[in-house]
Amino acid sequence: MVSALFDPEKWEPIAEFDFTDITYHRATESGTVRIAFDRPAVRNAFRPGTVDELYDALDHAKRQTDVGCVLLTGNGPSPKDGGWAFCSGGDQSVRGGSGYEYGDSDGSDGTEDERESNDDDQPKTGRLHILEVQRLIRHIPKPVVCVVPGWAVGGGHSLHVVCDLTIASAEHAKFLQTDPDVASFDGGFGSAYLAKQIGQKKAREVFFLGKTYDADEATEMGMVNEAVPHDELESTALSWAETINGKSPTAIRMLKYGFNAADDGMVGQQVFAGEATRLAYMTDEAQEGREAFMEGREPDFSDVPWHY
Ligand SMILES: CC(C)(COP(=O)(O)OP(=O)(O)OC[C@H]1O[C@@H](n2cnc3c(N)ncnc32)[C@H](O)[C@@H]1OP(=O)(O)O)[C@@H](O)C(=O)NCCC(=O)NCCSC(=O)CCC(=O)c1ccccc1C(=O)O
Repeated sequence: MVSALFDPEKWEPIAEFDFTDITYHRATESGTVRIAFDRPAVRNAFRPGTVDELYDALDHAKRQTDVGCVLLTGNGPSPKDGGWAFCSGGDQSVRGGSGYEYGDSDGSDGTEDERESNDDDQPKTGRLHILEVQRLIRHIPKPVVCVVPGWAVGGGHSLHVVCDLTIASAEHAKFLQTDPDVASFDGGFGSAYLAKQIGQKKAREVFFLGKTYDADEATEMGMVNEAVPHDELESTALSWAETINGKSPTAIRMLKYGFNAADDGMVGQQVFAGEATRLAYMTDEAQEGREAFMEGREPDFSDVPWHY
């Protein structure tokens, strides 16, 4: 069983990966993928190998031109106590002096760079590369929907913040920031972007007081789109994805990058402008520019209107 909320009729595994800390499926009837933390016994805490796998799955999803939406969730319940979690952040049991450390029991052997730096002669370097995953979620050219069946805590809370939409279990979802309790701090999207969503006072309350909020409270605050009955969580999320998949891919992509641009500075402008360049490449005008260069002549743009 993948997860108690998982409907095997609606998904097929993506066979080319051999993940241990996550599961990765594609919907049978829509261009949707489901990526799920699969460490329910530790509330889906992530260790370095988990982060590698998450990055690889998201990067694969990014490159599928027939996939329009990514669901990011956590499998459950815990075999130990029946508790549910989306993700409880960095696995504190493998946190070392400079970040989270690979270990013998780590499911993944890391990226190529990581494997090189993990030579026996080399000191092992702690990682904080969940931030690379945050940036990938931010830049992937399609909506990422966070599907929260239980706890979203610490770095797991930050992941929900950076996702485009969040849907949560009315019964079991709980939102909590423990970063300052364990001397960690997400000073980027996890806090500053959260403040854009729920306001400065409330975001500071989330971090400074470390209160736990349920799905209705989180919806009221503006960091969750909808609280739905636990049993309907994944079916509702899949139906949201199907709705997104019915819309114009170009419009959705440009809207995501447009929403991001105001907060992402020059990188936001670069990503938005890159997609504008792609659209421009599709015009006759762009073909003329390229062909003129290839034929060694001056370009003739005389038929191109100066649109207004
Ligand atoms: C999540 C809890 C609130 C759940 O509480 P409860 O339901 O009572 O369950 P427990 O009995 O506590 O937990 C069950 C079981 O799971 C283990 N566990 C839970 N969370 C973790 C974890 N994060 N790491 C390791 N193990 C965990 C727990 O020990 C139990 O095991 P047993 O063997 O059964 O006893 C509660 O569990 C809780 O508060 N968990 C800790 C939450 C936490 O502090 N997370 C880390 C926050 S810091 C972080 O995530 C850093 C992320 C990061 O990399 C980063 C880097 C750079 C900049 C920013 C960031 C960033 O913050 O994103």
